Amino acid sequence: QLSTSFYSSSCPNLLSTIKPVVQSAISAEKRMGASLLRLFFHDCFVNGCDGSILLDDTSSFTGEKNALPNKGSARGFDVVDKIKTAVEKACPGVVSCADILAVAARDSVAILGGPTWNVKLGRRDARTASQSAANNNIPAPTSSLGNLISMFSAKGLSTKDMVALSGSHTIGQARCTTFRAHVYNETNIDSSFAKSRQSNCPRTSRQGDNNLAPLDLQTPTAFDNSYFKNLVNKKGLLHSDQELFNSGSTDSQVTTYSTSAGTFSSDFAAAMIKMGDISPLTGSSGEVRKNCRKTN
Ligand code: HEM
Ligand SMILES: [Ca+2]
Ligand SMILES: [Ca+2]
Repeated sequence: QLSTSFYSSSCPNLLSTIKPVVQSAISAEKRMGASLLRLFFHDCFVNGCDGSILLDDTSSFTGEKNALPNKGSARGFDVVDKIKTAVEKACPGVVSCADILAVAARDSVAILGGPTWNVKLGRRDARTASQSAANNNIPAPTSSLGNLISMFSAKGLSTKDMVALSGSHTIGQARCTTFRAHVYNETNIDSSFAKSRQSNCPRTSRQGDNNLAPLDLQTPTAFDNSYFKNLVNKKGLLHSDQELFNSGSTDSQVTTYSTSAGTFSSDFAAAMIKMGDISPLTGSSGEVRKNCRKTN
């Protein structure tokens, strides 16, 4: 059972130890807030919020970092290491890497101007990771609305949670390979927006695959509701983004968020708390890693 006071006696300064490290990473590179938020999502969706995504591959161990949704894409591991070093100095051997991800995600959203919430803590770290679970449980950008709804439902998250959490794409960047088909081949996209995204994403595959574009064309480093305004204007970057507003069951929620930043903020915070509750290891399960990249 997770609790907001889990470390109140064992590491009373935990939150004030983490926040400045996140703050300085974001000051150095604004995108880092997005990258840290995404790490938490990619951890929680793969066998729960257990720090599994942080384990490095070795000659005898294959983890999640090279799974398709993460390879060449997931980033911020060095910042997690910096946080862990600061936390180990303050409270040696006490705080899990899984909890560090939960706090870093919360702080990132708040620092970029989004809502904040009380983070539940007490997760422990996995001794294993699963590349196949990472490949199978993290939704692809080609997903249909039905796929998205069922993949979130498989994690105990509602359609409403899914739409709110997708609002994370109000910050951060995506590679050409993830949006090429949407901007060249699809019709549910604003044509001038499609053209402008084509200009830095060659049609031919393998060319410019890693060229970046902002997920939110308006305010890519501010956590606001402009992602939903884009969707209403058919300016979603990923196929999966535009699926949320494509004459289906989630159109009305997208419209609500596009006009009410406050409703988005409170629904987003509630959904992040729910996502953070996905099958944590607690009690004496798992371990508290000394180094987030390897098991003890
Ligand atoms: C609804 C299903 C989702 C799909 C299909 C999806 C897909 C993607 C893709 C393809 C990218 C670009 C990756 C790249 O090109 O390297 C991305 C980036 C991102 N995603 Fe999602 N995502 C989803 C939900 C979420 C959720 C629930 C969160 C957080 C709670 C999230 C947070 C982010 C962030 C912040 C970025 C930018 C990362 C950066 O700039 O480093 N996404 N997502
Ligand atoms: Ca995990
Ligand atoms: Ca934004």
